[in-house]
Amino acid sequence: MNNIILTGMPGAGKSTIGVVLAKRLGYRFVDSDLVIQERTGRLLHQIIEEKGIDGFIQVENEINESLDMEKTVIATGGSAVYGKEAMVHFKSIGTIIYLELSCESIAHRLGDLSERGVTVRKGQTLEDLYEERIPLYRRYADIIIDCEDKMIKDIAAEIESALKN
Ligand SMILES: Nc1ncnc2c1ncn2[C@@H]1O[C@H](COP(=O)(O)OP(=O)(O)OP(=O)(O)O)[C@@H](O)[C@H]1O
Ligand SMILES: O=C(O)C1=C[C@@H](O)[C@@H](O)[C@H](O)C1
Ligand SMILES: [Mg+2]
Repeated sequence: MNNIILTGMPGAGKSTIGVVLAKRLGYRFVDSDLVIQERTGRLLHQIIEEKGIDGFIQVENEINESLDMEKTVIATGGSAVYGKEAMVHFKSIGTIIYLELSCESIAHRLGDLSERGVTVRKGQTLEDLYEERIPLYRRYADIIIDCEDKMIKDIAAEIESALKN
């Protein structure tokens, strides 16, 4: 199917770039983080507090696996890549685009990790999380876009032209 699924670290720009890209392409836009909040009636950080990190990843995996749409740009949550079933599903319904950004830039954008509800385990640094996730983002990606020092509109344009090739 003809969807576009954006993956990458928290703060990489999936949600902001996703909506700009959807407008350019005349697609719908869905943010899977908001679908999770809507379906559970909870804020993301509340789910993490109530169910723990593994519980949150399970909820995210189940909801992402159930997403059924067409001609839609889907901005996923940074931790979506831990959900194997969800990622296999995304692969079957569209093109997965990994928005790559250096750990330094991610750190600069995120600020306090705990305030943002990132699924970081006790004792784990942002650098550890980055090293753990990068191979996963790369494994599932159909296209990798380097987002370093680029404006949102230029990244959206680059994705559009990469999709044509
Ligand atoms: N290319 C860019 N240049 C400068 N700032 C950017 C760029 N892309 C995104 N941002 C900013 O970075 C912040 C994080 O972006 P955004 O919320 O879209 O990330 P995300 O990948 O959706 O994160 P999450 O996984 O937590 O949902 C926002 O303040 C956004 O405006
Ligand atoms: O990268 C993460 O661990 C997360 C990113 C957000 O988009 C949310 O999906 C949630 O807060 C977890
Ligand atoms: Mg987002």
